[in-house]
Amino acid sequence: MAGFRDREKQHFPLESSQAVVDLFVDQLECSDGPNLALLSTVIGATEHKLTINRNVSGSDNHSKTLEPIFPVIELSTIEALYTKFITDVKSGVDLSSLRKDVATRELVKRVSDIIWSRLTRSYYKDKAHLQSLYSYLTGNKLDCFGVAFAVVAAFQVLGFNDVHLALSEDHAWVVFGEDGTDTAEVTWHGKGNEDKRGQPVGLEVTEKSWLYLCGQAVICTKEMEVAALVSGINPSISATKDSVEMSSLQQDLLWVLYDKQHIQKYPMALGNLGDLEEINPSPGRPSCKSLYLQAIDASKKYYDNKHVYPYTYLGAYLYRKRHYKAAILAWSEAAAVVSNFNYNRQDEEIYKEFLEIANEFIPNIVKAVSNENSSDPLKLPLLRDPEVYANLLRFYDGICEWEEDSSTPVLHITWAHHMVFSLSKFDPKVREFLTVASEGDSDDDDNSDEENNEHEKRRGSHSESKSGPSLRGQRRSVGSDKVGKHENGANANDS
Ligand SMILES: FC(F)(F)Cc1cc2c(N3CCN(c4nnc(C(F)(F)F)s4)CC3)ncnc2s1
Repeated sequence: MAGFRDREKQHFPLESSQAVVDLFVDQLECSDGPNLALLSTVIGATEHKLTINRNVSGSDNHSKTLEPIFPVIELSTIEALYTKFITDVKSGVDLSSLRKDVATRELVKRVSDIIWSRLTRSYYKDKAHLQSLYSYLTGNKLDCFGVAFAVVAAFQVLGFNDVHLALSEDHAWVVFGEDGTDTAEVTWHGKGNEDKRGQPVGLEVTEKSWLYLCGQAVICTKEMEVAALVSGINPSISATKDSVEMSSLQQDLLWVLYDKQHIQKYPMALGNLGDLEEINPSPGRPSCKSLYLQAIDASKKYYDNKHVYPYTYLGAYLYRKRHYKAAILAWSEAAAVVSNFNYNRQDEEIYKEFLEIANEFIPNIVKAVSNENSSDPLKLPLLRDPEVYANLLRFYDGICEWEEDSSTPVLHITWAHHMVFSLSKFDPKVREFLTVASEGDSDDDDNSDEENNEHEKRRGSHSESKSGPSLRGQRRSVGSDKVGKHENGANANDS
């Protein structure tokens, strides 16, 4: 792929958010697909100028007047970086291998090695703003998502259109080949785990770990890869300050992708848009709650309801709005989803979500309502509501089922303490109204003892339920704050 055509050049210099949106719209309407390297470099340059070194007060004379600023993005800057990327990628590949029209596993490993070899030896992997090609080309740093994205962008530059990004809720890899069903690891995951670059992801899928979603990962089209880079925008200037220009650009771009139906099969992108809409609702657009529900529907429709985060987004929102009964309902659904998996030591991100729900948010709710005398006589106080109690039991049951048959234990004494605390705050009467039905039950109520024992062992005894999520004050962007320090992450020479 040569340099830019007039179609790209005519957008520059980019002097406003709208100009960036226009570039994305034009690229998404390109017959030969959007140019990933171009868009990632532009977004990375914009993010860099709007978030890095803006924490110093008075560092730019706009901060006094509070008028929105937009950094001018020059064509020459982007062209130079783009050319550097093409040169890097092409120099590392034996051009004769480019005569094929689908990639091979060896070529995928080779391209992953090229990206890998240029990374700084050792750096703080879960820093913000390490997700774009701009970071890669100007700082030689990428987070785990960024490496996978760069590999896919590199294959586009090499003229292959079969290599696509595969995304789970905490990892990324690629699919490739004749029918796009070959898989390959191209990046690392988490802390202190040997990377498996070049290997297929087959084994982990059979291990039923959440990290690979039991074969229900999001397989991206080119346009969904653009959605992933837009989701990966991180508007944070500091732990407490965000660039309003960057977050509204991200919001505008997600609506463009939404309208073109490029995030209808991407639950996390819908959730990200919901979070942005909660903070700054767009007039005439679906509500944030509707977006969270659309994410859940997408998971049910396209991914066999195996994604946990759609419920975690919804519950986090309900918890913030103090809709505690609905939040607990949502959380019991997240637990029902995670009960499909076996816990594996690389699943710690989702473990932390459930830990926070069980040991912080639910106890907080129980404390908050324990002195509630609801003014509305028709509203059953939470601690006297058998449906809430039932959903709380379903929540814990889902987590227990997750632990069952797992290689690593989930629960420990702290969980038990919080669980007992929360359940004991409920009025004893709620237990009277509760019948714990079991899937295997016949019509007659009383099962024979051995049948009951059999049930207990099988533990298939809880009807399907609805579940939910955790509150995340700070936004997490794709991959960046998830990847722990990983010394091996950049030691390509040790490969
Ligand atoms: F590629 C990896 F390895 F980085 C995995 C991906 C993560 C992720 C994402 N995230 C991760 C989950 N995330 C959440 N933010 N809040 C969440 C909730 F707990 F409230 F649900 S989940 C933010 C955005 N958003 C879009 N796409 C992706 S692809």
